[in-house]
Amino acid sequence: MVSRRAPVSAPFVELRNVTFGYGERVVLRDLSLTVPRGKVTAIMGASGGGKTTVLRLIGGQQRAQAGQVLVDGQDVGRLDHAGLYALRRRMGMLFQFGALFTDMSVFDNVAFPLREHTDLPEALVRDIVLMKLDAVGLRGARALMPSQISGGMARRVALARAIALDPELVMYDEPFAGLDPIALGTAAQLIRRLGEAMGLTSIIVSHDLDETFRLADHMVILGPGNVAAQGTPEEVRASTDPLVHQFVRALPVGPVPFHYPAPELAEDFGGAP
Ligand SMILES: Nc1ncnc2c1ncn2[C@@H]1O[C@H](COP(=O)(O)OP(=O)(O)OP(=O)(O)O)[C@@H](O)[C@H]1O
Repeated sequence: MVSRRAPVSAPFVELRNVTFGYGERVVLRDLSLTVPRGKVTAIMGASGGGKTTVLRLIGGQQRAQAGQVLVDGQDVGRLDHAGLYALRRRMGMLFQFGALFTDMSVFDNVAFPLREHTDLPEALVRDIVLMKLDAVGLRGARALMPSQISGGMARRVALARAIALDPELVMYDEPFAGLDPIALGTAAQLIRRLGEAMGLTSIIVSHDLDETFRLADHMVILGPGNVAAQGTPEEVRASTDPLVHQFVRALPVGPVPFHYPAPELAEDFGGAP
């Protein structure tokens, strides 16, 4: 049988000359980036630059208007429903705060994808759930409801749920948002440890400069519509691109635009509403 998978040396995810817009508003223009296999890649950049959109393109929730989005050699934009479903089973996604089902226990939250997507007997589901909860340090919290755990714990439960089906790729959107420094350090360590133990390819979208620079093997900095820099954290830090310079030093003044695109002031204030 011919394998459709890409060779192990190839990037796990690759965007080639991707253009994407919501209606008239072009968000990504001729964007190319790579996500190395088995590594932690961070996507950073100014707010509204299209980071979450990149994750949606990789997950197949959106389709590029031009260019290719390749995941393990498969062109996501050309997959039919069944192909996309099969590919998504190989991905774990933790989107903004990884909301848990509030009417289900911690155990049932993690069991959910296993019950939904497999015919595994309940005894095996139980073992897998406990193993995943153990991996995030919460085996003892299995009977609690989401309202009874802290925000940091909820994030870890969401992570256990995202890895329940043993994905090859895990995408994290803002995994550190709203966490105190200790919970944040724990979350970062978990992402790295689990990634290494499971041979995962991880993609993180984060605004936390320090933690993300410490954690990532590979970084992609998005400028307006395109990649301003990509490489190791050291390479990105050394970039002379003014936008990257402003970004990695968190400077308030520089080429990163403050304003969402708008008509000229005179036009807005002088004319009709
Ligand atoms: N569903 C949508 N419909 C229309 N416009 C959208 C939609 N989702 C996002 N946008 C716009 O696309 C642009 C990119 O959004 P996206 O969420 O990808 O950016 P981001 O870099 O993740 O931002 P942030 O860091 O603030 O979360 C923004 O200008 C946003 O207003």
